[in-house]
Amino acid sequence: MPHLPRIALAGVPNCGKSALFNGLTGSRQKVANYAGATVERRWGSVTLDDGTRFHIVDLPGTYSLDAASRDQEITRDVLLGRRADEAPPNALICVIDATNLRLHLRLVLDVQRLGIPFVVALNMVDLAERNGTRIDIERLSQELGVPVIPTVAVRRGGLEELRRRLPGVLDKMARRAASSEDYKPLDAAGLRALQRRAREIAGKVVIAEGAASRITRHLDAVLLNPVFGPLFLMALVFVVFQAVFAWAEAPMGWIDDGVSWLAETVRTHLPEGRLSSLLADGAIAGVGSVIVFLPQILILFFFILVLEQTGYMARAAFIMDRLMGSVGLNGRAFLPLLSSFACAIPGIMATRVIDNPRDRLTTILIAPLMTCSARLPIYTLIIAAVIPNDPIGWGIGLQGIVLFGLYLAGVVNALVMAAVLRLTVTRGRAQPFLMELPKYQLPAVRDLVLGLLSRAKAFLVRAGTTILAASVVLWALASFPAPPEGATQPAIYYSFAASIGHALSYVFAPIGFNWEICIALVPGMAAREVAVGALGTVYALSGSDTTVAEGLVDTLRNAWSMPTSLAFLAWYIYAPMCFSTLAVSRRETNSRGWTAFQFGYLMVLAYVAAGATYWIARALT
Ligand SMILES: Nc1nc2c(ncn2[C@@H]2O[C@H](COP(=O)(O)OP(=O)(O)OP(=O)(O)O)[C@@H](O)[C@H]2O)c(=O)[nH]1
Ligand SMILES: [Mg+2]
Repeated sequence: MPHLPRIALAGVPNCGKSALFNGLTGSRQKVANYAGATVERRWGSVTLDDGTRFHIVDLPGTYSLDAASRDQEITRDVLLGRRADEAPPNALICVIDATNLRLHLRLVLDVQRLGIPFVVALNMVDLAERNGTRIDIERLSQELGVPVIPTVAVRRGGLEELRRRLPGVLDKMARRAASSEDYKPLDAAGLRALQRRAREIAGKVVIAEGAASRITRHLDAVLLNPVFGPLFLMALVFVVFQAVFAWAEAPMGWIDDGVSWLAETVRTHLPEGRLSSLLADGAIAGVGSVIVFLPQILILFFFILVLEQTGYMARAAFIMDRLMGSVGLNGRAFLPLLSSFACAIPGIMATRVIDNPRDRLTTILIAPLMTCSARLPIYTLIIAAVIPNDPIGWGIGLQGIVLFGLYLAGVVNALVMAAVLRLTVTRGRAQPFLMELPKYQLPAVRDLVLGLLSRAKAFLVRAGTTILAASVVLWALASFPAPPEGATQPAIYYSFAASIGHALSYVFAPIGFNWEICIALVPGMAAREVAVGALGTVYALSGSDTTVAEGLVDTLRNAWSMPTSLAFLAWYIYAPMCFSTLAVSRRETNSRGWTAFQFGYLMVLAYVAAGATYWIARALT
């Protein structure tokens, strides 16, 4: 890395830097229609047609070079060469949004003071054109004294031209006059002068200003309406959960059939014995019981990606701001918390957009309460087993309502917990919310497909590695030692796994967990959905040969009482997080103490909630 020239992408949040980075390097960094999608720098490399190679770095967006939040600090430090391990970039590509020239030019003018050679990528020219905005690119280039290349980053438009211009910029780097040492933050008068100049340039180069973003204005009048807005948001979320069940039903059935067929084939074609059991009861039952949830996960992500791309997510943050403020959370916490629905890890990383350290810590601490997608298999498994699939009218199903309720429980818990934390350990006042609302966009099909493919891949890789390994280890623990002569129970009752499960039962029996659940909790710490795989293996080994074919759902329906099932659900609302989340919390809080606190409070809440659920349900049934 050290010998190649380095080019950084600089620009205001949401101007399309990551889209441009992906286009130039062929990578797949997160592209989303809200400010703060990128919170880390990312490297890639580019080879030009003449063979010149250089490194390119995607940075978080920033409004100015004296930024306050963690993500923007990264950008500032990289551009100013303040990172000890890394010299400042040799050249820059300044990305600006053609539909919002004035705001974006201000940063360009500020960056110009760094003395680093740069080109300007005038991005989103497609949108500007659609709005009827016309820009004199020649003139803009003259005013700034640098090449300006119109681009449409999401469709790779203008990237060839950009690549052609880069050698020229890299040539200049040798003749660099100023050094970033000379860069001084602007005082108020300097800032005003910069703004004036940005306005002046914009005035000269914008030939025709279209009735810009008329659609955005009309839509926002409805979607941000104080009454209709929140109602629409609730309805939307409700529809998503109904869809997760309704649309996934058929494909889940196919995967389930495929898994059962595979297990049967192994059983009939291999001689009965250890190998057949390892494959059918260990690997296939374990991995199979998790991958049937792929359709549901993809449907959930489909909605999340569409909402992110259209720009609605940022509106959701805006609508939720009042509620968030009332529990002492920063409005900026909304998007990190929302990402935690996918997984707490990117969620916790996304808290970098929050500049107040206490606001940020509070958000990190509660992020695991948001229902991550790894919990979806657990929820739907238990719901399918114990909640009748009765339609309650208008095509709304009871199972979808319960799932919605579980997600809601996660959110309510997070808000309550935030309020408690703000009054105690992270006391302080939350800062007001400032976020630019992006314009509405139709989602790019290509991005949606790629986004879903990468989710599917990540899920299947996990199933093929962590879950497969856990299933095999568990199979071994559950198959040895062999049962004694004249044993009357299935072999698993005499195994190591049973001993471990029974030992843990001392702790968990009071909250209604049987020993099979206790076994599943342990690998469930590696990744939550592994608990489902573990149950698959345990029940495959303890039942008759037909268990897998019948499906785990039917097995659980017969084996678990209603109070136990509900207690298990309650446990996973709080579910002490998986190890990878703990590792990220440790890194982002930079504190073992806070990580331990987070783990501890979730553990205690999970135990208490599961226990309360169990005893209340027992009293009622
Ligand atoms: N129509 C159109 N949309 C674009 C273009 N470039 C990017 N977008 C969209 O603009 C949004 C923001 O793009 P990103 O690449 O995530 O922007 P970013 O500058 O990396 O944003 P941060 O990481 O938040 O600073 C996404 O919804 C993209 O699909 C473009 O040239 N035309
Ligand atoms: Mg980005």
